Amino acid sequence: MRVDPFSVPLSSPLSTARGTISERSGFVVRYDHRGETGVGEATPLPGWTESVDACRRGLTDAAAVAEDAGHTDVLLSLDAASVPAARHGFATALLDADAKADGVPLYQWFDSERQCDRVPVNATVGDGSPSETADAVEQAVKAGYDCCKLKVGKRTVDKDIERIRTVRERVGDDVTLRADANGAWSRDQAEDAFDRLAPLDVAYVEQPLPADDLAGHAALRGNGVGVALDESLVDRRVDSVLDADAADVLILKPMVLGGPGNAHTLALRAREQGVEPVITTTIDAVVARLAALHVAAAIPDIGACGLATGDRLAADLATDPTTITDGAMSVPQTTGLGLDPAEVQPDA
Ligand SMILES: O=C(O)CCC(=O)c1ccccc1C(=O)O
Ligand SMILES: [Mg+2]
Repeated sequence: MRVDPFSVPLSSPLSTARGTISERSGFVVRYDHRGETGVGEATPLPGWTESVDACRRGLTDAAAVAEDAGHTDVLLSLDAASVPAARHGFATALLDADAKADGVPLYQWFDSERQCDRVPVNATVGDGSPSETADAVEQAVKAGYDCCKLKVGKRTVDKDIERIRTVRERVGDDVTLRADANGAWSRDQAEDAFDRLAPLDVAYVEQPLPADDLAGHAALRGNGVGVALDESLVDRRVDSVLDADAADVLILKPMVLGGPGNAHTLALRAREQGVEPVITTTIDAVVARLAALHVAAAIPDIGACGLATGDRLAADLATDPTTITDGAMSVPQTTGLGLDPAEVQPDA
């Protein structure tokens, strides 16, 4: 197992109710398995995952385990609850090698019956003034997106409603709009916002309330605007969220959930219980974006996912093999993730 650090600034920082993401640091993980070198990425996002230091320690410990034990022991040494990003890094490298050894793209390793060439994606638009927000959405629509997710909750509810009304008037009724409050609203604010978002035909709001307020989220459901939970899945078992009937949609971030395999399993479990899964990145480099893309590609009839985040990075670990056209991302059909490990360069 080899672990190499990397750091990339964002050319387009993402402004949210919980601060601005302006740089991403993490580790590239390589692991030799079944005659193949698999590559993975651990890119922790403090608040969502362990810290960069804890991630480094997790991977260092895992590398020591790998010295004289097999991959099962390494996986067992990486706890999804305490070091999810580190576990994601190793688990992705292992899956990449497995899928390569089996001669299939990773999504077919999850489901050998599936053929999936494209996954629908949403454009992600950060906080900004009403006109800045409408400009960004208009630009995305011109680029072919038909689904946009807008960050809200950094301004007053009045201002956010004005932003979304401005967007709706600018781009018309055919564009699906989502919002993401990142837990910023009180129950009263959320109730007010949901009443005013319904006539603007907003499909769902991600995490309107703080992560712990499952009962509050359950009570918001049913006015036509869906409730999606994201932060509520950090530090909480997905089963407990499903049992609380608190969500129409679950936002599943492989980096937060301890790897692509965990995200895939939880997506299918959500589906079984009538809750729609949406797979998203944590604004990652290309290795982790591809891992998330393959998870989404493995799920039949998946809706638009939050995977279109690559163009925010000022540099990347390798050339991104995907293209986004007409609001959908192409899925590599070569083996594994679809990257040549020799072309993944942490220093690039
Ligand atoms: O879902 C998307 O469109 C992109 C991903 C995204 O918004 C995000 C990225 C990093 C951290 C948190 C979030 C979030 O969904 O709240
Ligand atoms: Mg979110």
